Amino acid sequence: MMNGPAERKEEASVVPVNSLPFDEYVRTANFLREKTRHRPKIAIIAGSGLGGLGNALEQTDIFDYHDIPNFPVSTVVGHAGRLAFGLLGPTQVPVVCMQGRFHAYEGYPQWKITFPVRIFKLLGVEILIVTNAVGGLNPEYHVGDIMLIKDHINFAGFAGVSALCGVNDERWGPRFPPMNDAYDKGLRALARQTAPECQFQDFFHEGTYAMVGGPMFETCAEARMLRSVGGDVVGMSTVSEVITARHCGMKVLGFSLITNVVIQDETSDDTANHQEVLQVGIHRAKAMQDLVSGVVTKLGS
Ligand SMILES: O=P(O)(O)O[C@@H]1C[C@H](O)[C@@H](CO)O1
Ligand code: HPA
Repeated sequence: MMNGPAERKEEASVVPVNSLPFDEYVRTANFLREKTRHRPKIAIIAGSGLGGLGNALEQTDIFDYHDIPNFPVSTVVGHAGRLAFGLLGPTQVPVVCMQGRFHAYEGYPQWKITFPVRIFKLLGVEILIVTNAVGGLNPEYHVGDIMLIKDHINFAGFAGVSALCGVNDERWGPRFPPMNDAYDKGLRALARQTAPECQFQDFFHEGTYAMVGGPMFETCAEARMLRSVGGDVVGMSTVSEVITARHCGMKVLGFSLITNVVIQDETSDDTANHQEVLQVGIHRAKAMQDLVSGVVTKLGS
């Protein structure tokens, strides 16, 4: 016998959820809350080579990802795999900083990549600041420049890969969250105001992050395509974290460090490599740190 609409809805609800039960998130959040004195409203995710941000914190409580219940572990060079709670900047604003993130190419499912974001939500975080290393597609961008993320293109999402796939738990957020306002206008204005104060106006841009799965860098034809559809930079992370944060009502601010210029011409003898990404990250870590710290200071005052 054919099922009516009600039965069909019930059938859908037995599709396994690609996630842990809500109570397991609560268990992880309680573990951290009991062990740190800090109650941050701002979380920072540090990208490849940018984890030094966490070392700038004072009065830190630091957790190895290995030691946090349910937390994935970092497998990529340049991602230390530590969660640092502490105070940032001259006004000592409490923040929590992920020194290393998780990527789909490491073999992690979307719910694991984004697990920490929901933990931040349970801990009371209201603003997520994401940073990442990227290849520059826009010809006006140079190695070492910083791009304020205005928008993203979620190629994985087009293919049906999303942290929000599966049965939606309304305790996190709505089934169909909007994404046209993913990167908060007010926070972006604050970042634009902060950049010249840090003397960054000459290498500061605002643009669109195109997300691909990696781990291979792009072919020239892929790079030209990404540019032609509006990508200013390309990276292999961030978007799932942002979507998850927006789903549960957090505001988001994002910065990309251009670590290499993406090769778009097959006659070039250059190649992209992760060592270069890390080296530029280390070289420009202070700039990214000053910018994030400047914005956090404004937010905390
Ligand atoms: O974690 P992010 O997005 O900063 O790392 C980028 C993308 C790849 O993981 C890696 C390539 O070098 O850097
Ligand atoms: N492509 C994708 N991700 C990246 C790149 C790149 O050129 N550089 C740093 N992360």
